[in-house]
Amino acid sequence: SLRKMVQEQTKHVAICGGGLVGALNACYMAQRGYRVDVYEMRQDIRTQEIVRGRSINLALSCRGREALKGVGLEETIVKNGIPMHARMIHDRDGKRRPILYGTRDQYIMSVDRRLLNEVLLTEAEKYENVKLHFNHKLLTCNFDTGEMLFQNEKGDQVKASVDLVVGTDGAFSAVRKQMMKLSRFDYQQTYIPHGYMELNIPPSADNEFAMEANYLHIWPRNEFMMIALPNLDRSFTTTLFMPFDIFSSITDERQLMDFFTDKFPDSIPLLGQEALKKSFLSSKPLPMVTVKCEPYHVKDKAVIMGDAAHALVPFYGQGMNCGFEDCIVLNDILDQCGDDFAKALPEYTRIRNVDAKAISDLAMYNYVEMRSSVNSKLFLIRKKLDNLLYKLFPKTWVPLYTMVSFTRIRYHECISRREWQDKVLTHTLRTAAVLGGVSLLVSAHALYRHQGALEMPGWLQAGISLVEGWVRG
Ligand SMILES: Cc1cc2nc3c(=O)[nH]c(=O)nc-3n(C[C@H](O)[C@H](O)[C@H](O)COP(=O)(O)OP(=O)(O)OC[C@H]3O[C@@H](n4cnc5c(N)ncnc54)[C@H](O)[C@@H]3O)c2cc1C
Ligand SMILES: COc1ccc2c(c1)CN(c1nc(C(=O)N(C)c3cc(Cl)c(F)cc3C(=O)O)c(Cl)s1)C2
Repeated sequence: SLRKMVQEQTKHVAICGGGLVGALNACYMAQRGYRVDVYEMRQDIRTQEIVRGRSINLALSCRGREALKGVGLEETIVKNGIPMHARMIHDRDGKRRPILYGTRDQYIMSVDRRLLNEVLLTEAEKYENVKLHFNHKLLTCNFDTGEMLFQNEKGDQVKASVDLVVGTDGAFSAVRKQMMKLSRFDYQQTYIPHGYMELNIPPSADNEFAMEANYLHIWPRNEFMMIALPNLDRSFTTTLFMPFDIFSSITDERQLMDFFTDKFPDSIPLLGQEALKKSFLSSKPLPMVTVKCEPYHVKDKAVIMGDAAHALVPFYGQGMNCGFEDCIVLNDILDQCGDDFAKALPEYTRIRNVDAKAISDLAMYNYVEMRSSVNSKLFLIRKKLDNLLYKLFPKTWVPLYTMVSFTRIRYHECISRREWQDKVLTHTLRTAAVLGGVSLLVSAHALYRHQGALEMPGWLQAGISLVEGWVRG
């Protein structure tokens, strides 16, 4: 029949992992007219009460918004988020200073992870060519036949076979695990010595935000850091980042209160002393892993995206934004290749791998920088210098975080442009220093001559002869 014929022609894809990236990608592939089956190992979160142990709000920035726009969801998500126009830096004596992200229209959004996932799943389900299968955990998949083996909630094994397996099953991806068995598949993962723990700053007594609402609150303390993003219910989800061995050294209320009084004194009344004790001492810090791998595809049969392909440390707020941008990149390539997977998948690896590695390096660099040098003073100075230069030379001096969070400049280009800026800046500063130094020497020399001084101080002599040598050289 015609229906049978059409079914034969229509690409049939399986999306393993119905998290943020999988649900969004289901919308993209449905838009392309593919038959899409989404297999998610957890239950339908839309029927669930609370999902614990995840960063329950996230910073959505330009790349993620563009991806949502591509399936008509940007307004829906932005409507349910809170704009953050600046960081609010909390220093140890409780002083707070804002640092704008840029101009009025340059802001990032705090969005609720669960709401985002629910909206994406519901949107995907609206397509008649999309079917969601919850409680289906992928066990193995065969990249020659496209056959997959799932385990459902009853423990039974369920088979399916498709034209394309899409692995969006997160940092501990089962699809990637299968790919690791293939030859010439490069893989590396690193757990960092820091863990993170979510705390909560509830609304104040009169049900208002306990701090300024439209800010990304940061308590940078070198080795430790706390970050708070606002929620629609006027609370702040607060994430404490600290080395695991420090977490484990705080075992009772006294140690906890001493630590917070010393490091984050202004946060104690905000978190609530009793609530802080209860949640801190009853929670376990969670690990953070970074994964790099290559290639992202297997022939014309499988591709991995999102954390399954590139798990990042969260110190740039780009993990989800990067995974969402993966969907645009693949969709554009499928346009260019006329949905020919044999061409599109290798092209996806060729384009996306270098960018994912770049943002992975940037996030790790930020982690190292944060951990070593960034306290509130330095953070302020660095960002203010960035913003000043950006005001003076808006075309040439675009701060790195602006390129990453407010443009779709390819991640690896953000790094090369930054390196160029660094060269220009160090050269300019060196020249300015030399010119400044030379003019200082010349004017000092003239001053001494003018006053008829016979012999000049040693440093001036040395400086003059150095300059003469340099000019002659
Ligand atoms: C503390 C913290 C803060 C963060 N902050 C930000 C931020 O501010 N901004 C930002 O952009 N990103 C942030 N991130 C990163 C962001 O959370 C991830 O990048 C994002 O969740 C990745 O989405 P994903 O769909 O690729 O993977 P996941 O969200 O992990 O989804 C994977 C899905 O696959 C399912 N699954 C797993 N295995 C199987 C299997 N075998 N079979 C079937 N289904 C399976 C899982 O149940 C899950 O639903 C943060 C991360 C952390 C840890
Ligand atoms: C929910 O848990 C988390 C955890 C970490 C993050 C987020 C949410 C959101 N994050 C963002 N980071 C940037 C950024 O570009 N940089 C350089 C920053 C990096 C760090 Cl670590 C920081 F603390 C501030 C900035 C800053 O500039 O504000 C954004 Cl822009 S958003 C980090």
